[in-house]
Amino acid sequence: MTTRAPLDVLIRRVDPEVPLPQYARPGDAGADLRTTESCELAPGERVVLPTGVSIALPEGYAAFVHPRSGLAARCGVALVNAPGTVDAGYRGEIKVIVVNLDPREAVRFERFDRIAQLVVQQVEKVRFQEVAELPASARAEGGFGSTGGHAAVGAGLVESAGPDSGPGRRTGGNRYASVVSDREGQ
Ligand SMILES: O=c1ccn([C@H]2C[C@H](O)[C@@H](COP(=O)(O)OP(=O)(O)OP(=O)(O)O)O2)c(=O)[nH]1
Repeated sequence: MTTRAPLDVLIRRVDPEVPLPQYARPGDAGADLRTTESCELAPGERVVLPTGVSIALPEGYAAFVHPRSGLAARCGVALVNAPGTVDAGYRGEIKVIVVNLDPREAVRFERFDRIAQLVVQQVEKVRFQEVAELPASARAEGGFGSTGGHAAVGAGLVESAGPDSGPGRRTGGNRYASVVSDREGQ
């Protein structure tokens, strides 16, 4: 078996005291990211936490901010945008958008607690070639539970009726409001 040499990635400490991201064990895909700020999250609360580092990835790579399963299983901590995407051109501090999904318990992070893991991967840049018809495939248009087990998922997408509802409109909860803000660049 051949082992590839690790990729060199330039890193800058925004917080001079933060330990650099590290792979906990040989063979790990993700290097742990730490928060440089302590915080307490009530059930359902979310926060954007700084990690104290910024990186410069080579072109053709991206880094993905993934949750830590231990925190998820023990405390119900998730990442709102999992996996967060760090673009090759991004030079700002890497941030982690953490949410406490536990219905009852608050969760507390201390400075330098490990809150997420960073997975660096090669990514393709594609050229979209428009066609009138796509080539046939075994799956065709089947999705959203078409292989069984989640038959209701498709029907559940349209949740509520209201002034903005109608054929093809997805409404309900705050999903609609969020999409509007995103479209308007807010
Ligand atoms: O969990 C994350 C996700 C993103 N980023 C940084 C790196 C990334 O390159 C930049 C923009 O992220 P993204 O493209 O996901 O955000 P957007 O909402 O689409 O913003 P933009 O319009 O700046 O692309 O924010 C993080 O620090 N942490």
